[in-house]
Amino acid sequence: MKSIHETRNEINQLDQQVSKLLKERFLLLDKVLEYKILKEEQIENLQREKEVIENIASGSDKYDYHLKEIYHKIVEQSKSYQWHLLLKENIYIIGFMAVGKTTLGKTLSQKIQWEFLDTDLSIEEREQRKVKDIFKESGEDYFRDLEAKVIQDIHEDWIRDNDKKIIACGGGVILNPENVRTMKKNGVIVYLEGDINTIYNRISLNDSRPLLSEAKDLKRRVETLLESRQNLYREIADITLFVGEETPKELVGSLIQELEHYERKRSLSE
Ligand SMILES: Nc1ncnc2c1ncn2[C@@H]1O[C@H](COP(=O)(O)OP(=O)(O)OP(=O)(O)O)[C@@H](O)[C@H]1O
Ligand SMILES: O=C(O)C1=C[C@@H](O)[C@@H](O)[C@H](O)C1
Ligand SMILES: [Mg+2]
Repeated sequence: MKSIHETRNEINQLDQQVSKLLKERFLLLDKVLEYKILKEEQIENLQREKEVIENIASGSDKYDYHLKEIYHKIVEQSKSYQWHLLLKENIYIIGFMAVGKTTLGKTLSQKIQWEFLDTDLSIEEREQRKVKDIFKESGEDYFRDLEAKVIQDIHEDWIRDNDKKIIACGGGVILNPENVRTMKKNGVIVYLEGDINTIYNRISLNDSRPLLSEAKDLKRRVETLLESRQNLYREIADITLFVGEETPKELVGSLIQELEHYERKRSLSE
């Protein structure tokens, strides 16, 4: 009988072969992506995914369940790899308070497996206090300086490591032109546009927003603030996504389609 040492050596050798083959498989994806860009096909192709998994496991032996699980992961990573190749910059999600930036950003991050950062949460972590308390105790200017610092840090990560993230921005990030210039240098800007009723309904779920907390007529205050910012959001957006009845998953589907279209156009014009 083989010793455990010999058996483990054999496993190690097989793992070397598997990882070499997987690398070769990834290399072929560069060609697949070239084809998809040319033919304007989307990276995700559910029919092809089904075929790949059926090809590898017919369901007739005791390893099939495990092989399928492994292949689901391979397919997921194959898509993630292609999105990394195609999408070359940070993805900034901007828009009015409560329109759904954080929800969309997190859902997109799960789908394409990129790191997610929320500028408001990042500030709260640094300060160890809530945005509402920062406004109350230190003032809006202090908060805006912290916000600009977060945008600058994202830029530095990008320069240093070519690190790509999905960033849900605070509603007022775009008020500082320096933030906008920096975001434009390293990212694609997605404006999540909602109508007043959708926004107002979502705002009503949570009353912790400092710029709204003193308002006597909340809906009027939201309307005025939205009107004063709407054009700026629209002007700086590379992609605009309208928010209505769609679930976060549906919105992510549309966003990926728009992002792929945007990057495809750019890569063909380079
Ligand atoms: N697609 C959606 N459908 C229904 N409800 C949603 C959707 N997206 C977000 N919401 C809800 O709307 C509210 C605000 O969402 P979210 O926190 O993502 O918005 P935000 O733009 O990040 O807001 P904030 O101004 O706090 O940063 C939450 O209660 C969330 O569950
Ligand atoms: O719209 C705004 O100006 C703000 C939006 C929030 O995300 C927070 O960044 C803060 O409450 C200010
Ligand atoms: Mg948010």
